[in-house]
Amino acid sequence: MDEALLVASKFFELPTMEKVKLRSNDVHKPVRYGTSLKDGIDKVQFWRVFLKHCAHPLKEWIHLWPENPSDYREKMGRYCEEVKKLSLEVMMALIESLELDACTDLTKKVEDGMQVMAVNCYPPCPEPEIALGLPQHSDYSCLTILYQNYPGLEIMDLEDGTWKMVPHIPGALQVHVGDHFEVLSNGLYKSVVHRATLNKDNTRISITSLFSLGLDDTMETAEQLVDDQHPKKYKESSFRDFLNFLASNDIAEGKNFIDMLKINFN
Ligand SMILES: O=C(O)CCC(=O)C(=O)O
Ligand SMILES: [Fe+2]
Repeated sequence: MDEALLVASKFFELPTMEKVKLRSNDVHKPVRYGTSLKDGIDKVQFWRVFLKHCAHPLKEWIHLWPENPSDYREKMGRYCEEVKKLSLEVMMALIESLELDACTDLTKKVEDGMQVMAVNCYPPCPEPEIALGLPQHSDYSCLTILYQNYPGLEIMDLEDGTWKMVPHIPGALQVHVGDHFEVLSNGLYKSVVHRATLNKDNTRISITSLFSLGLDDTMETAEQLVDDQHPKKYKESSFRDFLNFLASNDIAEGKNFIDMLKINFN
């Protein structure tokens, strides 16, 4: 896993000329490099550079990944396959915990689903108290797996609304539930609200793997979890719906995908 962090650092250390070849603000591109969220477009900019790319099935995407550093594809590819396996184990356990039967169709869609990697780099920041690497958000995914080289990830404690720093344990992965799992579970699981904070001394790298269904597969609330006492709380949506939302909204202004999916009962 650490080799994935190392090769990610090596990518960000490349001359800007090399990296900007992949630069794009088009959120539908399968591989893109950028700064902040949508650089130059969103009103508020964040202290981050990133590389995003699709990763599953690996052979469909790997040829589009950076050729430089020369071992990027090999090392990041190995990491992607490892976390894909882990994500399936966790997803199966989560689905089982909802006691849903006859969900072979869902299992298959999860196995064949999208894996998007966000490789984030947060340079040291002279005034970390007044800036953020990424603003508060929840991920659109069913499940997200994150690996970091320094602490910085904070999650919102829903009980009291305070931020809690995720401890940095070398070698440990952070797994959290995203919007599409909240939808599936009809709100029994809540999508984790999180943000990336900064530090003065170190360049922080995080590798986020976002697992969802296929681009046009819709995630809907499990019928078994809906009855008279528990009405359906969310509209169905696909990963493509999220990308369209991202292209035309600024999450730093507090617009959340999950809020758009909530059914209003008033
Ligand atoms: O860098 C982090 O800790 C958070 C990254 C993140 O939330 C994301 O890529 O969606
Ligand atoms: Fe996130």
